Formats: sequence, C-alpha cells, structure tokens
Amino acid sequence: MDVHVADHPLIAHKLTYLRDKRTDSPTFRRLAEELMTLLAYEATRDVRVEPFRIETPVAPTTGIKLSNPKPLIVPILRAGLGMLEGMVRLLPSAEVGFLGMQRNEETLEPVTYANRLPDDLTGRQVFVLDPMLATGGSMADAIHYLLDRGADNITAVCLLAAPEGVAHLEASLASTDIPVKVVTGAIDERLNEKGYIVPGLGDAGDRLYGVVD
Ligand SMILES: O=P(O)(O)OC[C@H]1O[C@H](OP(=O)(O)OP(=O)(O)O)[C@H](O)[C@@H]1O
Ligand SMILES: O=c1cc[nH]c(=O)[nH]1
Ligand SMILES: [Mg+2]
Repeated sequence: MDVHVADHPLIAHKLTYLRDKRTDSPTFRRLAEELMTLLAYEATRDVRVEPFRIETPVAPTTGIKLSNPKPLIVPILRAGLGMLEGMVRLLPSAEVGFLGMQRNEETLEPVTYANRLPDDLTGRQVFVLDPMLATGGSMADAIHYLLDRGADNITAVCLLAAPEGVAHLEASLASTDIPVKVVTGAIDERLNEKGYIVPGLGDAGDRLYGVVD
C-alpha cells in the first residue's frame, strides 16, 4: 500500500482552521471541500488516461483524455459527503456511488447501513472519500467491499489519518496485489481511548452536519 501525505502550506493552513473547535459548520464545510480539491490533485496523479488526437488552430497534435470507463467516486456517508463536491469539481465526468457506514462508538466496529454502487466494478478505478482514517476499520471494510466487486485500482482520500489506522489498513490488504493508495492531508500522533484521532478535529460528521443520535 502506498501512503502519500500531502505536503503543502495551503493544505496545512486550511487543516489548522478545520481542526480549530471555534470553526463553525458552514466554514468547516467550505474548508473540507477546498481541502479535497487540493488533495484531488495528488490523488488523481495516476488517473487512467489515453491518447486523444485533436487539432489546435495551428496544427494537429496528440493530447490525452480520461479513459473509459470513467473513475468511480465513493464518498462514505455521512462525513465523506463533505468531500464530494471538491472531488467532482476536478473530475466532473466521474460516476458517483455511495456507501453509508457508521462506527459503533462502543466497539469501534463499522456497520454498513446503505449501499448504492454498481454491482460489477470489474476493471474500475475507484476513489474512496472519508475525512477520517481512525482505527481504519471503516475504510478497510469499504475497500474490501469494492475489491470483492472487481475494482482493480483504489485510492482512499482522507483529510486526517492516525498511524494506527494506516497500519490496520496495510495489514488488512496484505493478501491483495491490487494497487491501493492512501492520500491524506496529515498523519496525526495517535488515537485516544475512545478511538478519536489526536489532535484530530473531533467528529467530522457532527462538525459538518450537526449531532444526531
Ligand atoms: O477509522 P474508523 O475507526 O472506522 O473511524 C472512521 C469513521 O468514523 C467516522 O464516521 P462515523 O462513524 O462517525 O459516521 P458519520 O460520518 O455518519 O458521522 C468517519 O467519517 C469514518 O467513516
Ligand atoms: O477522530 C475521529 C475518529 C473517528 N471519526 C471521527 O469523525 N473523528
Ligand atoms: Mg461521525
């Protein structure tokens, strides 16, 4: 598994405001979207392309265009939804599928409660969006689900990751040779006893959309 920590002062600047507990929901939503657009540049570095013959007003030339089938973007509900707009801005022709997952806050085990994805993902390149890679359980389940349906190239995009989550994901993918890449804005210090990323930003879903019980 390839892990890329985006190292850019604008990303660090926006992450700082995202982490700040004084940042309100509208600002948090805007920052999450902007951060995704910056991370998308790195996450799409290996997007599949093919040669494309065109004529400029001056001469014929060969450029490139996105290959078919177009990539599939999968935000993990709820919090991943806050990154979707920032990603489709750069990849407007991509398809979007949805996975709804919620971590049981007692056991820290993920539960999948919604799925709106194509059944057959054979040969598809997939970008999975979730701001938080904490224990890594939710992302590992999501990626295995996509691999079982035939996805053959997966990039997970997170705003923040914990070292424990990165290690768990890597171990859970040890038996696959399908390329999986993680692009994250930062790798924080650790998880606390409640499975929250430290220093982190708190509960991303609640900060985006409010507290629901
Ligand atoms: O790495 P893990 O330990 O599995 O934790 C990370 C998951 O927790 C959060 O979702 P949450 O369960 O809070 O759902 P929400 O997006 O609806 O708030 C987050 O968006 C990830 O999906
Ligand atoms: O720190 C964390 C861990 C899991 N989910 C979140 O939203 N934040
Ligand atoms: Mg949440």
